[in-house]
Amino acid sequence: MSPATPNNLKNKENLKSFVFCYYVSGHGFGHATRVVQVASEILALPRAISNGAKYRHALIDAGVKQPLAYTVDRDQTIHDLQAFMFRRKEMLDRETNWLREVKADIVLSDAPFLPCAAAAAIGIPSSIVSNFTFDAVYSGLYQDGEKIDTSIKKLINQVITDYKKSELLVRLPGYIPIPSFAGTQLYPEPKISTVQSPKKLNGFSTKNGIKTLKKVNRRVIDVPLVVRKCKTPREIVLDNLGIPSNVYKTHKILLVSFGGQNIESIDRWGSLMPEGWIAIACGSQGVEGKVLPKCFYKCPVDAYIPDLTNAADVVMGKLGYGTCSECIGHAKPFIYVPRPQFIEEKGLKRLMETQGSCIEMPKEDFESGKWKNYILRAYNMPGKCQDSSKRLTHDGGEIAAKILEQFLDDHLAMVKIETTRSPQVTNVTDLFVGSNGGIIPTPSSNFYTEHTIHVFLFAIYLSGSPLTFFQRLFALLSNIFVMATAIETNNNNAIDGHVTDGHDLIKKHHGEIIYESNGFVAKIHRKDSQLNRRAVNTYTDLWKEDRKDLSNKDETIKKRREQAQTMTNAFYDIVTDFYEYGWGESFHFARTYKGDTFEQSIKRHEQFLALKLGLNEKHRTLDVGCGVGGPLREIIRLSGAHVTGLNNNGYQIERCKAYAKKLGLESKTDYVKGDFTDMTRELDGKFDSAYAMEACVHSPKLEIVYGEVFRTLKPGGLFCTFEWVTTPKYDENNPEHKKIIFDIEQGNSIPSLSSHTQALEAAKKVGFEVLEHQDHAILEDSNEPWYNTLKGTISLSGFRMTRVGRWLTHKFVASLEFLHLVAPGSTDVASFLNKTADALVLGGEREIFTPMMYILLRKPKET
Ligand SMILES: CC(C)=CCC[C@@H](C)[C@H]1CC[C@H]2C3=C(CC[C@]12C)[C@@]1(C)CC[C@H](O)C[C@@H]1CC3
Repeated sequence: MSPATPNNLKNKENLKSFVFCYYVSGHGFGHATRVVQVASEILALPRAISNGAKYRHALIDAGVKQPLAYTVDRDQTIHDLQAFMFRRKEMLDRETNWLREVKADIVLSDAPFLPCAAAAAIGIPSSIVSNFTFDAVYSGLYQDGEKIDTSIKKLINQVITDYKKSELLVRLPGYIPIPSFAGTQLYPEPKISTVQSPKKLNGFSTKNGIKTLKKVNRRVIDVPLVVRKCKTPREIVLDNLGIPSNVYKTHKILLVSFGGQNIESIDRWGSLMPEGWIAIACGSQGVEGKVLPKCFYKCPVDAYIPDLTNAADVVMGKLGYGTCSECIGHAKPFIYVPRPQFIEEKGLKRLMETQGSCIEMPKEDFESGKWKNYILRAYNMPGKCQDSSKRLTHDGGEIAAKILEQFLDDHLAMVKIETTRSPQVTNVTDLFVGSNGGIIPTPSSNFYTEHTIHVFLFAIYLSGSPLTFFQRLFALLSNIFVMATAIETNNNNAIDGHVTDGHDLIKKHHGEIIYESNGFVAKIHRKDSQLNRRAVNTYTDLWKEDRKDLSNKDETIKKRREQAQTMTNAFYDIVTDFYEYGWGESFHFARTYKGDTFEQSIKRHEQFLALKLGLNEKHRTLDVGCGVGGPLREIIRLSGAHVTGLNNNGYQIERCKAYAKKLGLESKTDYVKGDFTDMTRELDGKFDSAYAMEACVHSPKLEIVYGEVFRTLKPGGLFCTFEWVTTPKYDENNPEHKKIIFDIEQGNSIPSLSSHTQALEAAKKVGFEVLEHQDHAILEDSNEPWYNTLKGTISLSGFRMTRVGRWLTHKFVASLEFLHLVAPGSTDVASFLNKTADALVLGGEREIFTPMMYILLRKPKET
């Protein structure tokens, strides 16, 4: 898939906006969680530019009536289905009109049937993204051998007919048979790796001007697990629930989560927990207003369940997709209360058994509070798939998004060919290559470059309490908005949020990215005004409260930890050009020796890492938070090792690539754009070593990034890091110290600085052996203080870093901004960087802070 070229982006007339309509059933909260995952990945596709996701509420399927979380009222469910089908025509008309009105390009369904029929009615493609469909659910209400009334059978057949209008089934793990796709080809093989983009799915035919997939070409594609992952460290989650740390540190935790549904007997439970256990009850309507048993803690309605799952030792609930996938995703054993009437449970049970661990607790034991044995048994289970060859990866959302992108492209290629084909052309084989009865278009290679994806999300609610569902769906959707790219579209729509994901967006914000060692003014001149202003606001807003008053810092730290990725992404979007201009391509400090030039000290600091890691041509090493790649390039040149740069900021990655190309280092380096607190499983066990140059400080907590680095290393692999930490001289009760450290945090996108002992503890906690550590800031006879460079030792080459140089830069940028020659926000950045530099100098002078605590760690050989 070719990304949109900058020229195409500049020429807005060329942009085509695509509208995705994603229908989500309100039958269980799991639908909404995975829809958010897949939609977020669509928004993050390299060529996606989004004006966000919009939400619409409509009655779109009949759902299932559930008096309790684990029971079904069959008669009422069938009655609701009959009532719904009675109005089918009216609702189909409403949906087709709406799809036309919003100019929908594609319909996605999880898992209502009517939208598939509506899409077909207006000639646009549709895909089901689910692990089950409702026809199976309705048939499953009738136990083995039970006779289904013919009128109900007819209704179910209508449901199947509607589903059959869909050309593609993106089948999620834990699936059960999907009748409407029975006998359909499984394509191309059960697993599609993230590294290869899905093969073409095409094979459309055209009838009366309407393009549809030929029946034989309807496809089923299995994707890995679509799963929401935790974001907040366990301690923070538990602190936020008001559980005292002495309690959670000495107790095991059971999470009781029934997906927003009623837990009728909750206030009648006696003492049901084993000794040494506490429970967290999910704050659905089921627990609201009820007195909970002893040792139970409530959590808010809109709590982010993956964080709670991660914080728990055992989870209890029902077999629903959301709970199952999140238990597997966080390796937690699961106790479930069965719901025999739910046919989709069979697939989910199989999923749990093969990918995680689960125990069934009969409804009677659940209701009479006989929990203890189950909890203890579950606790002794591994919670994860033991056989690594059978383990599913957890990037199903990403893969589903790519498949859907390809699916839409195939459709568009078809439309394009149809509309550009002149009526005189008779030799269609010039345009189409026939294959297995379908027609495979051969679009010109730059065909896709005209298209940029815009996403329109449409969700629906059906069962459960509207308030609860909406509150939680809203919380979920806000995740998308955080990710949603802030960009004006071809019709200049208003925009929200700010994220640098997406090649096009990076170019939109920063302009064409080429190798430039200089050109600071040019760079800040070509930035997009709106995006730059937003990035500056995104960043500075997170510090507003503390700037006024530092007394409530714990609360704001929590917020920054939760937003660490967004914050640091925005931060590097706004400071990178200033850093390169004022400091160079290596974003770190260095121990300076008397007589050193600035450049010499920087290079030596980088070479020190290579030396400690013992790098050579055979090594593959990971640069964690590689910035624009200064250290990475020096280390390659020195050692010949292959270095993978990991960075979550798209602009910096593009800068790395431009440098590598220019300097002929492309074969020795590659890049992963990703979050270092949640690295892709594909990096597991890949590297002989890893290093981080003053980067881990951006993590919400050091153990999170250390834990992720640990995974990527081969057994015996070394990890060398220079950390920003407070020294033993730091006194948190000293207001001056507190202020200096806050200014350092604020000026460098640090959620909260750790102390040097916390850094070492974090490393040990995740399993590393500490081989060496030393604060390189401690002065020896041969050294100069590290912060002198920022203080005012004026040399010609280093002038920009000095106090005078910084002041001049600030005034210069302010004048340019006043004259509208550089992007708004630039002066704010120059000004806060000056304050940052002053705070760093103060931190260094008071010896309460060091940016160069050297730590060498090893992953034990026997891991
Ligand atoms: C942010 C982290 C964790 C690491 C980067 C460390 C340093 C490279 C930067 C910390 C403060 C920065 C400043 C500048 C360059 C890069 C830093 C030293 C400037 C000198 C860039 C030019 C501006 O006009 C003034 C900046 C002061 C702060």
